[in-house]
Amino acid sequence: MRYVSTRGQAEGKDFADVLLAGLADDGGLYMPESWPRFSAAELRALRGLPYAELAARVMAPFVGEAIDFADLQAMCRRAYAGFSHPAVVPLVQLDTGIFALELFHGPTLAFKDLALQLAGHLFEHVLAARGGRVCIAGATSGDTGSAAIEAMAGRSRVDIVILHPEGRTSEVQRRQMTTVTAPNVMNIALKGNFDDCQDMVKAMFADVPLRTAISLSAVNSINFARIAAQIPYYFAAALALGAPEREVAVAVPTGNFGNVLAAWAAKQMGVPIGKFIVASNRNDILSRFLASNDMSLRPVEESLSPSMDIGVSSNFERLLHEFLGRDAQATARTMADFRATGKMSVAEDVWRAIRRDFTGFRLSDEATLAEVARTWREAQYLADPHTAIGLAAARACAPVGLPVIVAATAHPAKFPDAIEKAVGFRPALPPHLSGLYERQERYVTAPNDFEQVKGLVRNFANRNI
Ligand SMILES: Cc1ncc(COP(=O)(O)O)c(C=O)c1O
Ligand SMILES: N[C@@H](CCOP(=O)(O)O)C(=O)O
Repeated sequence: MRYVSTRGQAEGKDFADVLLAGLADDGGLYMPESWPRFSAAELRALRGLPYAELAARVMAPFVGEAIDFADLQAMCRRAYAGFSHPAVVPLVQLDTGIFALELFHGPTLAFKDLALQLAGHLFEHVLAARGGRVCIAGATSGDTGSAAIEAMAGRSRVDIVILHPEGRTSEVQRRQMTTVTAPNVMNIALKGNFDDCQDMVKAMFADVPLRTAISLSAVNSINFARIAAQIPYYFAAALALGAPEREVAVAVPTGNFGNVLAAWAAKQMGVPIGKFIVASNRNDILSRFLASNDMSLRPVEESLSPSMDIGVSSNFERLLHEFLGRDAQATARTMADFRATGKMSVAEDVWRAIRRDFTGFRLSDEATLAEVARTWREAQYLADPHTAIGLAAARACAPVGLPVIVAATAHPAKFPDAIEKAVGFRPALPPHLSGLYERQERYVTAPNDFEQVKGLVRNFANRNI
């Protein structure tokens, strides 16, 4: 499989090169040249497979000849062996037609583990074959950081720098990152919000001398390998509910748009998904766009679902590129205008086409707590605040007759303060994290200033040279 940039000016690459490159040289995002397609018979043949086997088969067309299938299979087995549920991504019915797809049984208790546990093995495999090492830079609003650090800590060919917005993650999320003491890990608490962290990472990629000198790579969902590894769980859930014979809908709590884009990719590959419900907190740029064709930037506000406190949803560029008929020039122009003006609207026919697939939904903090309390009361199920937004979206927007798969993106124990407000008790952390509050933290703080952050990253990456 070859990959092309959404902005059309970067050279095409294979999967291994895309994995290592992260972002395309022209600032665009890599996309597969075409979507692999599974026939109904091929979908049926995936039913009942252990998750690791299903994941390997769904990802195989994206990986192509870059990695042998047997190696991919072995890496999927190793990646998912450590998950605490035998089904890896169990599906739990919570109401008539509403199913939680639990994506939080990995080591850091969030859906990011599904892709990043595998990414750790993929980086190691590709770098061992080619030689050399990379420095990964990542931005987090809480969950990507710990999942990436967990996957990369102690690996010999990788350094990892994670930027989080100071004071804007939950304490559990911060400690999951900052208590890891492996020498190849650096945490930076940035004085800013998630968008500032993400901009900092993109600025590092735009700085060609820096990018080249430290062999910069990415673990955010700007890296297509992340998206590819998030697609299989939508196959698994839809098959469990009767696909390909039965159509389903999905409701996805959304920030950077990677997870819902993975669901949309599953549809392009043949999974019958009739509707994509995009669920936001008060940072509602996506639901505003879907309601009124107005994507205008507003300051990022803090909420009880901090991982979704995101202003610019990077992966929307990928969707835009698709709905613009893969016209890279038009995509590049639209993104440049958005960057310059903070506003985006698309041609009416394009917007209507997007709305045929996607519905937006927004929930306040108060209503999020009410949804956590309701689900606990009615189904004895403790949903974290992000998942609760997805559940409320499913209740409000479910298309008639379609079961809705709600992406349960994090474990409630990551957000004890919000859960206590909703139901009056604090959920316990699983045993492997029970000492988290006693462990020593290690991180540096930095102003929202590119030159200072760049200095920190360069010194860290060059420390052994
Ligand atoms: C718990 C949780 N829910 C939802 C999201 C939003 O996912 P995405 O950024 O893929 O839209 C995130 C962050 O990515 C998250 O950590
Ligand atoms: N919500 C994420 C932010 C980045 O999303 P990603 O999927 O692009 O890595 C987080 O919790 O860190």
